[in-house]
Amino acid sequence: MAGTSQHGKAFIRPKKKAHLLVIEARFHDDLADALLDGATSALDEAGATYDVVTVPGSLEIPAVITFALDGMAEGGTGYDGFVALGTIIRGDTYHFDIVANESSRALMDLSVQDSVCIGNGILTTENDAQAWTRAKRSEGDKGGFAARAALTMIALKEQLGAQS
Ligand SMILES: Nc1c(NC[C@H](O)[C@H](O)[C@H](O)CO)[nH]c(=O)[nH]c1=O
Ligand SMILES: CC(=O)[C@@H](O)COP(=O)(O)O
Repeated sequence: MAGTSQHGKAFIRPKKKAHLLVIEARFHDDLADALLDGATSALDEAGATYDVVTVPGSLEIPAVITFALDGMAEGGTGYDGFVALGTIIRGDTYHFDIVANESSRALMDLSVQDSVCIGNGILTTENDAQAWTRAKRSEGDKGGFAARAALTMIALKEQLGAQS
């Protein structure tokens, strides 16, 4: 598959011990396991801690980040960043475009408007084969990529002195 490099130079790690929330959509169960394996391995390797919550589909992921932010404002668990995991495989109808575009749009709104550190590991593929190549930790490892991206955003926020 094209683009399976580890993109090593793109990633940095925060100085602080980061605590993240991983939100996994289990619409495609086995693929969800593969993405989660990649993401948690990357976070473990970086010495980060994390909680994992599960939602039915990718469309539910952004709202969970909002719930967590609301919880933080009320004194709940503090998260430095978020990892969004899911797989959206094209079907026969326009539903694919809704789920793919709207989940990404909402994640981008949160990251840009609310300064939230997010790694987007939601796959959008034409078929199962494309999804597996990208989800497997031994191949595309998009779960690991998303986790490392979230850590990089936490590090950059720290480096630029933004309020966390
Ligand atoms: N078709 C896929 C979905 N669809 C479900 C939605 O995400 C959502 O859960 C539902 O509309 C109820 O609000 N989700 C995926 O993650 N992947 C798909 O392929
Ligand atoms: C995300 C999708 O497109 C899919 O799971 C739904 O399939 P369909 O468009 O055939 O209903």
